[in-house]
Amino acid sequence: MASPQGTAVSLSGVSRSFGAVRALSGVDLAIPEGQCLGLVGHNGAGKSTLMHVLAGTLRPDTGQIALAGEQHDRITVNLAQRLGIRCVFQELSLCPNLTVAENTRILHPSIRGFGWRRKAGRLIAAMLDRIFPGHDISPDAVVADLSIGRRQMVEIARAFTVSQGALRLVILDEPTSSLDATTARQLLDFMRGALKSGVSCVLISHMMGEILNYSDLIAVMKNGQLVASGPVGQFSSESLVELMSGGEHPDRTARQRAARVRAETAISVRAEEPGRGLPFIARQGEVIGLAGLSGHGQTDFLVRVFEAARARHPGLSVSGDVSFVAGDRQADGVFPLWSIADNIGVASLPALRNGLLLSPGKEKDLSDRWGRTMGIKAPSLKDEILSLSGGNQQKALFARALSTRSAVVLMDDPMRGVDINTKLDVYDIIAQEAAGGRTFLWYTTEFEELEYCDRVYVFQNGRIVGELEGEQITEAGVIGSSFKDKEAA
Ligand SMILES: Nc1ncnc2c1ncn2[C@@H]1O[C@H](COP(=O)(O)OP(=O)(O)OP(=O)(O)O)[C@@H](O)[C@H]1O
Repeated sequence: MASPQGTAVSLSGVSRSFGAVRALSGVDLAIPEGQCLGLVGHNGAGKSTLMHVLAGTLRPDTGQIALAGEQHDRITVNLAQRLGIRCVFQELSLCPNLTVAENTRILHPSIRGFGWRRKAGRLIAAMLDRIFPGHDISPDAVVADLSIGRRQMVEIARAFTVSQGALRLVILDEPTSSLDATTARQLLDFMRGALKSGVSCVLISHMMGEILNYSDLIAVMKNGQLVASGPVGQFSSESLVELMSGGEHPDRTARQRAARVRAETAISVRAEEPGRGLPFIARQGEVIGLAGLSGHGQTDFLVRVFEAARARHPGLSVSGDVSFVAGDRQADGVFPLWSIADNIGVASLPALRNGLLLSPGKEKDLSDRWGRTMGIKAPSLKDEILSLSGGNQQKALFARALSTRSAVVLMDDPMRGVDINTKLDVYDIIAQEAAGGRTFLWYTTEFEELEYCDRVYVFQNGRIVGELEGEQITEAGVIGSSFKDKEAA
C-alpha cells in the first residue's frame, strides 16, 4: 500500500444542518495523498453530505477546509474543479438527454472548437477502455438509453478523465452499487493503480469487503460524527458493523441460506418465451434469484412479468397482483415532489380508501408502520422524499412494495445504497413474507444475496441459460452457467 507523502485535503470542525437535522457535527478528517480512504456509516450517517462539502456543492455551516496549502471556509464548485477534485455521486449526475461524449465535454471546458464532440468522445472512450476493458458503451450513446449500470460506468470513467491540470482527489460514493462483480473488480483494481500516481480517493461503500480490501485508511461515521478512523488493519468487518450501529446487531454479519424444505406449491410465475432460453417457474413462497452479468436482460424480464400481470403476454403467465421495487430510484422509483408517506402509500391506494375517498388516517397508519419496519430515518414522514439520504429513499421503495397485498414482489437490484444492518433486516422480512406465501423475484448484482434465494436463474444476452439450486448457488456456479451457454452457442 502507498506510504503517506502528505495531506491532499483536510477538513476540521465541519458542521451542516438541514432544518432540525444535524447532518454533520464537528467533523475532522484528513485524506492523505496517494491513498484511499474508505468511508463507512449507516444510511443517513452524513457521508454524502460530507463529500458534497468537499466537492463544493454544499456550503458548511461551520468549519475549515485545507486544500493545496490554503485554508477555506467553503469550497466552490469551480475551485474544486480547478484543484482537481472529482465526484461520482450516488444520485448520478449525467444529463440524460445528452450523449456520453457531450456529458464528458461538460467537465472539460478546454475541449472546444471544430470537432469537440469527437475529441470528448475519444477522451471518454479511452478511459472506459482503461477502466472497463470489454465494455460496449459508445461515446455517441444517449445517456437516457443506457442501463443504470452503464450510466454508473460512464460517470466513473468521466471522473478520471483529465484534459488539463491534474487530478487530486476522486470521491466515489457507492460506485459499485449498480455494477456486477466483474465490473466492480475492474474499477477497484483501476483505482488502486491510480493511487500510485499520487491521486487520492474516498471510497464510500456499504460492502465491507470492498472497504477492507481496497482502502488504506478507514473512517466510520455515525449520526453526523466521525466515531473512528485509522489504518485499514485496525478494522474487521465485524468491528466496522459494530462501530456503525453501536453494537445493535453484533452477531448478524453473515447468514446462510436456510435449508427450506417446501412442498410443491402453486405456480405464481411461469415463463416459456420463444427465443429466451430455459423455461422459468416461480412457485408460491419461493425466493427466486436472477443472476448473471448486469444488463443481460434481468430487468427487462422483471418488466415483462410486471406487464404480464396486467395484460396477456405471449409465453408469460402470472397469478395474482405484482409489485415492483425499482433499483434505479431516480428514473423509476421516487415521486420526487411527494412526501415520504405519499411515496410509500401510492401502491396501496385501494386498501387506503374509505368509501370513495382516501383515508388520511389509514394512509398515516400504513406509512408509520412500514416506515418503522424499514427503519426510515427522518424527522417526519410528511417530509419530502428527496430530503432522505439515498439509502433511506431506497427503504421507502421497499416499504411501498411490501406494504401492498401483492402475491408477487419483483425486485430490481433493490439494495442499492442500503446499509448492512437494514439489509439484514430486509432479508429477514423477505424470508418471513415468503414463508407467508409471497413469491419474490430478485435481481441482484451482489453474489452474497443469492445465498438468500431458493433457486437462481442465470441470464445471458437476454436468455435464461442456467438454473441453480441449493449448494449449486455460488459465484462459480453462476459463471459456469454463463460459460456453458457460450460453448453451446
Ligand atoms: N437536502 C436535504 N434536505 C434535508 N435533509 C437532508 C438533505 N440532505 C441530507 N439530509 C439529511 O442529512 C442526513 C445525512 O444524509 P447523507 O445523505 O449525508 O447520509 P449518508 O451517510 O450519505 O446516507 P446513505 O448511506 O443512505 O447514502 C440525513 O438525515 C438526511 O436525511
